[in-house]
Amino acid sequence: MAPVTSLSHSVEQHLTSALSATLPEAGGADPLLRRSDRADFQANGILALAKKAKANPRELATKVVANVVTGDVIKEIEVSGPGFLNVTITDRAITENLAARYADADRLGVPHAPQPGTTVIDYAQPNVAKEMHVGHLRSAVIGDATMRMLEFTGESVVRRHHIGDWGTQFGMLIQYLDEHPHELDHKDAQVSGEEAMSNLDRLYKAARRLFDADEEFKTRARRRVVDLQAGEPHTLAIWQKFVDESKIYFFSVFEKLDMEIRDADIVGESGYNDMLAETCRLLEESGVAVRSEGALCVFFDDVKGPDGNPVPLIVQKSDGGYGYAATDLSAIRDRVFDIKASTLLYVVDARQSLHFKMVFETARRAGWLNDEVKAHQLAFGTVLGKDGKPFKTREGETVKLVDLLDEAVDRATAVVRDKAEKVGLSEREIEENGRYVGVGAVKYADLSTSAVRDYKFDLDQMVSLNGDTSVYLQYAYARIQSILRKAGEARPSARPELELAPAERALGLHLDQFGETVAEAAAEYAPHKLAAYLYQLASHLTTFYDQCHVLSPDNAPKVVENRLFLVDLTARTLQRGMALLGIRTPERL
Ligand SMILES: NC(=[NH2+])NCCC[C@H](N)C(=O)O
Repeated sequence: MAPVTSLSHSVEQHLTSALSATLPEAGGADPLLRRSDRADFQANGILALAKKAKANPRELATKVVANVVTGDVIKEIEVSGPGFLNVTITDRAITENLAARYADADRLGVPHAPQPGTTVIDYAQPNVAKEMHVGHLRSAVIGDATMRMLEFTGESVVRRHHIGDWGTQFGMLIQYLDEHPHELDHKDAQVSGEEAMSNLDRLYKAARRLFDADEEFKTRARRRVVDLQAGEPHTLAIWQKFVDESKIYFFSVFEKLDMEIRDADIVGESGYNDMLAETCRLLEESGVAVRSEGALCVFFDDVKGPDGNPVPLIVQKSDGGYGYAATDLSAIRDRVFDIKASTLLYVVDARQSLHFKMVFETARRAGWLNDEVKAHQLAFGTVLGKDGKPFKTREGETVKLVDLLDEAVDRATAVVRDKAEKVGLSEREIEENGRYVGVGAVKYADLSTSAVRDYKFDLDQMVSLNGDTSVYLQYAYARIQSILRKAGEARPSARPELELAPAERALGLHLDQFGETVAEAAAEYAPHKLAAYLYQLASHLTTFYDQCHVLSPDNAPKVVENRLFLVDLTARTLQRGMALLGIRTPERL
């Protein structure tokens, strides 16, 4: 299927050729086209061009208008104000454009990126033997949506879940389990995610208690760290038990999140262990890193501590141990030279921004990153409670992700149940929809604000039927499905010969922007731009319902068909857009 040229793009092309005909030196200049309330579009680009050419803007604009070809796409164009151009599109062009999108059932006319590459996206990276918290939720949700948008635009995407599965904290856990070997035995093979986490939690607390109270245990635990780093088989086997138990828990949470995470994409910190020594050698030999008080360090002119002294990135500690930075630098080598990525994307909390700034700069100095291979941190802000403070339980503990999700689903199920009788939903459908609405609400609240901003976690607001929520979008979708079911004989069918009402044009012109919006949201790693688009789409739909009846007996059959076509395309666009955000759209709600 050939990509659909958007109306705004055709208008741009018309204006650009009229501009070049009028003022050859302005050939190819951007007419700066925007949607407008006065007409369908307004072009603001003439003003700057006139200034540059020392011409009167209104006169220039008038000449350009005379050179614009009207008819098929542009119905009317006129000069307004100091030299703006107001453009009105023909109704036929709108309907024909939408019909072309409708015919492209899978992509709805969304173009492929002009130069797709390979992106490694690092997201959903919880830590072994630890509870997942709302920060991990953000990385998973934002990463999943970004990954889906990128794939849809034709990028090849490699997923990496860089889980925290290595480090000194494992010494104590492994030592404890070695001394209490049956504490992770599962009598029956199946363990739920919840049980797995509570097993890990119990072991962690017990090991901690011993570690703090018993000096000899502490010494044994420290020796374990050395054994682990040396890859001693018995130690590794115990370590593996913690990883496996944690994965049971992680996968149960991802399933609750209605998110597909593949085991093969989980390459934790331990996965780069073999590369650490070589990474350090390369950095030291090239002079990128230097020895300072025994540690291998990289220094930066602009990174200083409160005392004014430089704060280095420590690649290897003076005791020979490697840390988070060495692992991330090794992962960069792997992603650049083995996976052959053109972009490395990290969906990680903004509190780690300094770490990534230093790691990326180090990799650039080493020549691993450059103009062809770029790295970017998609940093996200903190999740706040209703009170605007970092999200904590009343007891001051970090809130467990699972509890939040369960509560969201409970509330959503109540909302769904309220209307269930009218819609005729079975108990099974109520539960399924409750899950999709609840999880969708949590995801959408996260995705609808720009990632860098902190956001308030407010369940009441999230499942509200009015306002910028996923439930509102899901209802918009389901309502269209109900109209389509009621349509009987009438089938959606585009009727380009019909004149359109204002609300139909507004809806149609917004549908025309879907491709550009997806392309922009993907290229800028900005799912919130897609969310905002979908919310506006649902709002246009609401206005359309107010002003235009779809199945009214007063409508000529052609009008019914064309309106069914419009709402069906709207529904498909909502569904496609929501799917790109990782949110389901139930058929009946
Ligand atoms: N390549 C990376 N460092 N990815 C981010 C890992 C996030 C880390 N596991 C955490 O929970 O904070």
